[in-house]
Amino acid sequence: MQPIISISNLSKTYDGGVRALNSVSLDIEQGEIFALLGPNGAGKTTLISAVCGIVTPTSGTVLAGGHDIIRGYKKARAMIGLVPQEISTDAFETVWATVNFSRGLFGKAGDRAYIEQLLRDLALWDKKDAKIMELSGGMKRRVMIAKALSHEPEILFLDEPTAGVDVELRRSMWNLVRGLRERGVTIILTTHYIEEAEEMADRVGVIRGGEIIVVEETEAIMRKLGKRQLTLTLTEAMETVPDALAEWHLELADEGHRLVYSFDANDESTGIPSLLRRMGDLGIGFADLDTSKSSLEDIFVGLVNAQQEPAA
Ligand SMILES: Nc1ncnc2c1ncn2[C@@H]1O[C@H](COP(=O)(O)OP(=O)(O)OP(=O)(O)O)[C@@H](O)[C@H]1O
Repeated sequence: MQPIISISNLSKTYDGGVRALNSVSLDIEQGEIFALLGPNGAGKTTLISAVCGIVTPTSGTVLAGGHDIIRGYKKARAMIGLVPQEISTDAFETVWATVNFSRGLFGKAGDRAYIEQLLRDLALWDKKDAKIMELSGGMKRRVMIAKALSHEPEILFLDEPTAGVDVELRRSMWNLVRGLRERGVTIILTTHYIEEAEEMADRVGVIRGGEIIVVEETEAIMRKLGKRQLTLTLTEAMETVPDALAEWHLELADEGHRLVYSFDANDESTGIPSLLRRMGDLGIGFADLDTSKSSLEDIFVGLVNAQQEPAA
């Protein structure tokens, strides 16, 4: 299936000379929850803003549902809902008027039943006649989500949906996002929290210094996180990992010349002796062996350090 968003070699240099994105390429599949993880200033908001047509890229292309976001702006933008980091909406308007107005901006005919259902799903129905200024912070955030969904987009961007919110609201946001995905909406969220990415996302992309440094399935990334690696240099290269070694979740590297086993050094049983025994039984020889910290752990340690630096 064609990716719902296809980003190719996207770069952005702001007027002041800051290169916020450096040749980013990324495909998002229809129906997935994708978390973009990275420290302050990594380029997350710039990337989202470029896809949503708020920031003009310096170079590169973005397709949303097959439409170029510049040449086919209207069609591309109609597919996208954006929940920005900042709560920005007219404080004196009612919830009902705010959400209906947003739908109108996309040239969509009014649909009372859809908006009612949306407000019910977001637990805002009993607040429909309240002015935005009368709402709690959590309710205001939900209004921002309702606005973003008002025109029935297929893709939803959430820029740090849970920054600064309490644990309860964070959990209810997560449930909400899962519910949207069940309805077929593709979701891209940015976050500083590894935990949030772990809880929510099918895939995680790590961005740092305007570059995507890793994109991987969440399960795989979490398996490697905090782990060590045993690398075995094989006497004979192999094309695939034999089924008899499946339980160790091995990966091949260096064109099949190296076998990499990720393990938790704190575990009572690392699984190394049994792995080596099984390899012996299968007649798989190795010429050298080496253990090291996984590079992903290094990436995340680096990320955490960068987060601790004051924001620019
Ligand atoms: N309008 C702008 N003009 C000039 N520089 C900008 C502008 N917006 C962002 N930048 C710079 O671009 C870089 C990337 O910023 P961006 O907001 O995309 O990062 P981020 O990953 O979303 O950060 P945060 O997690 O703090 O929201 C930063 O160095 C930032 O200072």
